[in-house]
Amino acid sequence: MKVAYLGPKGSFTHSATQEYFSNAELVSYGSIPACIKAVAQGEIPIGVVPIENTIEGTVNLTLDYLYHKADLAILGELVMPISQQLLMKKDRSVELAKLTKVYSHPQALAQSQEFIAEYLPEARVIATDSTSLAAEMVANSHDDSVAAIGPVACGQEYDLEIVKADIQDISHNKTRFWIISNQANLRNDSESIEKASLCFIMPNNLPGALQKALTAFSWRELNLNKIESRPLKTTLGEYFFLIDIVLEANQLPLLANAMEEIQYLGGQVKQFGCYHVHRIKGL
Ligand SMILES: O=C(O)C(=O)C[C@]1(C(=O)O)C=C[C@@H](O)C=C1
Repeated sequence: MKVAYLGPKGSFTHSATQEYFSNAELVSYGSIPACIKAVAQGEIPIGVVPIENTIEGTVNLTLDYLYHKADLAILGELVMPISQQLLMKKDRSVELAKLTKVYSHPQALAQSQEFIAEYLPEARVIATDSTSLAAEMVANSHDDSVAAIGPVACGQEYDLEIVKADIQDISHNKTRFWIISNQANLRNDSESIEKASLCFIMPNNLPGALQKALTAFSWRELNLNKIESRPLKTTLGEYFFLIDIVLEANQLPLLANAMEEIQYLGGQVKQFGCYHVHRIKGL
């Protein structure tokens, strides 16, 4: 079985994919859209992508691409502790305070913004497609005054030194990853269902449209634990809504009824599916 992940090797998504799949051939893609696109186009059956972090919230690139450009099912979710490290070349001669550039994925930079403001006020902050790409760039750079922010695994993979450990803004930092597939039947049926995720849009001229849609869940006692609005990319002020629902398998008929009710109100629903949540202990 082949599984796509956001690479190169050493990224948080790489570790998440290794945790989830003990016996798969892991294939690295250079960006989140490239990873989702490969699954959507049937190049590879399964992919692993980050969807939400404790500090920085939703990974918009993932959500937007899944909503606008793909039609995939979530097979499962993995929640993993995330600890950010400041990584530099081992043989460098430059002090921390003299750093000129710091590279990382925007999520990792955002998770470490208090550290960057306090310790690296002079450094240019440069976004990369993954933390592991940032580490690789630092390892290959001839400039000693550059650093990357990323996981411990990147230090090992690219032979970099951890100059400062655990630099994220809060210690109990976690990221949710979704296991996505172009084949919904690849979900492991022996795992219990814990959550469902779906997106919907409502007609513009319906007063209280969002409240009506949410009522479809609340009167059925379906427990929403997240709602997020994102631009529909049509006109300013038009949105789609993502909701996560905590539920058990016996509530699936109620969920189907709630989605029917939204459609009856003139809304459109895009289902991502029902899935089990794996939690990696740590921090
Ligand atoms: O760049 C990486 O290492 C990733 O796997 C991406 C990603 C993310 O997009 O959220 C994954 C987990 C962390 O929250 C930081 C970065």
